Amino acid sequence: MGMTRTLLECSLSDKLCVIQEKQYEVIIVPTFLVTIFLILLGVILWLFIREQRTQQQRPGPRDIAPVPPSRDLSWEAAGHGGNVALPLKETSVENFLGATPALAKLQVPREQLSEILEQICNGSYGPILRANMNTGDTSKPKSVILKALKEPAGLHEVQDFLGRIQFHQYLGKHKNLVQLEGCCTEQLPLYMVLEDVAHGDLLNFLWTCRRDVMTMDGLLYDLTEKQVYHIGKQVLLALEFLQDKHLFHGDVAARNILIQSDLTAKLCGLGLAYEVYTRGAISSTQTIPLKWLAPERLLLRPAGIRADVYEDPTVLIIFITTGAPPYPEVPPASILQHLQKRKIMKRPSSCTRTMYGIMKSCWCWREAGRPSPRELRLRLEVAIKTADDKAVLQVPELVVPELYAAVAGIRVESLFYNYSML
Ligand SMILES: Nc1ncnc2c1ncn2[C@@H]1O[C@H](COP(=O)(O)OP(=O)(O)OP(=O)(O)O)[C@@H](O)[C@H]1O
Repeated sequence: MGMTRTLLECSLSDKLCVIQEKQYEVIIVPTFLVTIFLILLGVILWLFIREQRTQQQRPGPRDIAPVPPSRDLSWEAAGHGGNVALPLKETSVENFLGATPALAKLQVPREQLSEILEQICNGSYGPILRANMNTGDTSKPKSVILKALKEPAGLHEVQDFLGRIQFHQYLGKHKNLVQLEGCCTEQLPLYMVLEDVAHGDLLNFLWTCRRDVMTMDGLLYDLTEKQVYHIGKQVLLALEFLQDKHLFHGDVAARNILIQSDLTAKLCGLGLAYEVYTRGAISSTQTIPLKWLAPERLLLRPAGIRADVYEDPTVLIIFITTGAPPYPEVPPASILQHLQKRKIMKRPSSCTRTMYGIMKSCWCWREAGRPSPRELRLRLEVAIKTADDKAVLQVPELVVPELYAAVAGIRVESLFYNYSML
């Protein structure tokens, strides 16, 4: 106001007036511009942060869901969390590796790992390799699986990898869980050494069964209903074991069940169980395919062991159809609406009414309505007694892995298949 009045009262030759006019240009206009600039900067920063957050929350590939947290709060009471985390005081990976005495007893001398035989696949930490390990008897090297930590790795990745080895150590031995043999972690590259379950995962095994291969390396590929129950029961024993430790698996699927030549089943893919162990919940960045998830997980609600029970019969049905994708008629993205209408997987012709009855009890929408792993195992044990041990499960069509991946809503790279159509 004052400035406007001065302008009206003075003439062009009035120096004071010129000075005041310059004050207007020199002080107010730049202040105004700086304010605009700061506001714009703030808006850009806000948009950037918002985009970053959305990206973090966004599920990775299509049809893959973020996994909700677990409901099992007893993990803290069970002494989990914190314990497994190794201190991050050291600033370099080399110094850090020297500071992990907890793993000293597990060390396998590197020179014992004589020969890398093949790379099986790329796992969540890095390459998964098959190697020979010298056991003292040079004529008989032992085949082992090496899970390597991909390089270059930062301190947090190293810490997570070492924590994962300690998790295996904490779990201890169970006949139906893949076994830790040791580790090489005193220097880079880092390896987790696991027993070799030579016939690989159940999905590949089932696909091989379709090829009418009678026996291979002593393994029978003619599956009967009784054997389906037998393998299902072993998976449940592994789940009971995890439940006793206040854990759950989080990704029960044929691709995470390894098969030995005597048809012993071993649960692997313990990445989510490790998250439950360390954090009491599953991180939302870990992803698994929608068609395997229990309703509470599709709805991003906390889940527990009964979500595993929901997934277990999905394995059975994949089994009984020798490796067909679940819900073939439902697009992966529509699975939640499908389940909300209380629709479940149809009974395949090869599935008896008894087995389908068991499956239906596990696919109950409400968690509380589903059996516990132990109750389910007991039901399988009863069913085994009258199960058919003669008729061989056969589906003549061979599986095209890429087609399977599309129908199942799974990334084809995650199948790790060594199956060929030839
Ligand atoms: N001990 C083993 N013996 C034989 N094959 C194995 C073994 N461990 C893993 N594999 C093969 O590697 C694949 C991936 O294994 P797994 O899911 O354990 O690895 P990952 O990607 O490191 O997952 P996670 O971090 O959940 O453990 C399996 O499907 C199987 O084909």
